Amino acid sequence: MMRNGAAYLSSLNDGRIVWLGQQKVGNVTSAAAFRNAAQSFAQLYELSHDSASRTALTYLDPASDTRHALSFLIPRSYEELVSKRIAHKTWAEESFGFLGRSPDYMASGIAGFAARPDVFAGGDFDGSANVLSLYRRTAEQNLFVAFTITNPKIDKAKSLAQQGPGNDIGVRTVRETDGGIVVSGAKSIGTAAIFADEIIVGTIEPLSQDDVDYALSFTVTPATPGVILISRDSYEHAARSREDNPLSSRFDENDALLVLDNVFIPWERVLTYRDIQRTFAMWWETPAYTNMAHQASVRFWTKLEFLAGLASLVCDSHGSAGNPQARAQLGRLLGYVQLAKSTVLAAEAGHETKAEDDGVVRLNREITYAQRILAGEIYPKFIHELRMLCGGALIQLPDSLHDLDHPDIGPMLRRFIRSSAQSADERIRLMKLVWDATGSDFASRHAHYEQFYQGAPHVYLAQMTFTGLAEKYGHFASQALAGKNETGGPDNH
Ligand SMILES: Cc1cc2nc3c(=O)[nH]c(=O)nc-3n(C[C@H](O)[C@H](O)[C@H](O)COP(=O)(O)OP(=O)(O)OC[C@H]3O[C@@H](n4cnc5c(N)ncnc54)[C@H](O)[C@@H]3O)c2cc1C
Repeated sequence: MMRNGAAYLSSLNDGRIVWLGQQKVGNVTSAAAFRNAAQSFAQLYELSHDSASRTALTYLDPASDTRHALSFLIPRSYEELVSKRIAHKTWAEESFGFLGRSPDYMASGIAGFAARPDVFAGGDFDGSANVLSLYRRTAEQNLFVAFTITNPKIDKAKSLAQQGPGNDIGVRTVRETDGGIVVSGAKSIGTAAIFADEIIVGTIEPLSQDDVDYALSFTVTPATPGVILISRDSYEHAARSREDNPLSSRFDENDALLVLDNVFIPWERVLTYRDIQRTFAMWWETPAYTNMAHQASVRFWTKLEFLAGLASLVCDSHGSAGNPQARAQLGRLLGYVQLAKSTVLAAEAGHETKAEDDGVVRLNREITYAQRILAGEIYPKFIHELRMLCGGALIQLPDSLHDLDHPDIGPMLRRFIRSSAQSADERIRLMKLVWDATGSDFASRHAHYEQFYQGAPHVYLAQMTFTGLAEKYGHFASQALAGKNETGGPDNH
């Protein structure tokens, strides 16, 4: 039986240590800074029990004869990729694309690990059985897993090992015991980690040869002694009301610094150990990265659909739907949505199989990498265009929607903040929603998220050059130099 939203919420009250400012938060499900976001995640679990969405979100696992979330399915056909996409989309629509790290993100990654347990074997430490056990545990219990795979560094120009005395802040083993390892250090940034059942701790960047002490991956539960999560500013906390801050009041998924202070990790939870090659390969040789990108690209497409919908509502509100300039701006946004959608459909249609994957299908790697680039480039443009459509209406808003009820200023607001199509109440609601999506602290964090959530731009842009495409296109272009044309261009097959 898959767990429901209530069971998820009660599992969060487990004694985990979360700091917000100088306050230690007892229970994230009741804290004013986090409770609505926890409810939003719970609602996703609830949907799997809803007869209308159950089929879109789950599949019958033949091995256990129970239903699992589709995000855990290891796809073996194009049709299964499509069913996973529909599940991602169903969840993404619940938050209009603003919960970047809904549980299906890392579930897909774990399915990617489990598709290739051999990648975790072969060195001095064999993590293959542990990764399969992680997969079974998380799929059977439908667990929410976050990940922290970025190493904070005092000096970015140096490797972790070269940071120098007192600057040794990367996660490393401080002691080995018969039963496991004791680790200390920090990882940034743990999006949704405070809402997760488990956190994967690892490293996605290529480590230097001297970084073997930092080359390890494991999972840990937030309530494990020594695990500390330090939250950033909470936008949910700052939200005045659901009406005034319709998105940030509900979908602030949080980002936290993960600190591990002498935390015991049993061997069964260790995935790679003192192994630079495998610690890196688990993200890149397995389908984990492309699987996670599937969720991310579907979510991004959904978010643009929502933002384009806002643009359309703004045009209606302004009475500018017939204005040629406004139509051109709206048309550009609608075109961007189709670009975002097409990367998803094309990556599925161009899926790949590898001999070593034993029948598992992966999204097309080149298109998946291109999607990451496209998203980083068009998101700021999209937000800019939407704000340009709004003009000053986005700023000329009262402190709160409730000000409309005030005997002195309410009548003035009703008179002066309205349009031919909308009452003041409707217009203020719409513009506050647009501001929350495009101009608030929450929106600004989202703009940053879309740039950095899967690495910095200099990393994912360069990543495209490792696909072999540059050489392929170079060969094509060199034919002009040689004065000949081979039959069949680089992609003409
Ligand atoms: C909102 C948000 C949520 C995130 N969630 C998670 C999460 O859940 N889990 C997780 O593990 N990580 C997460 N991240 C972290 C993310 O993975 C890192 O921020 C990302 O990998 C970039 O690393 P960095 O911050 O060290 O940037 P850097 O690598 O330092 O890059 C920052 C900038 O420095 C410059 N720069 C640095 N080095 C070079 C170079 N060699 N060449 C050219 N320019 C360079 C560039 O201008 C670059 O854009 C999140 C980030 C954000 C913003």
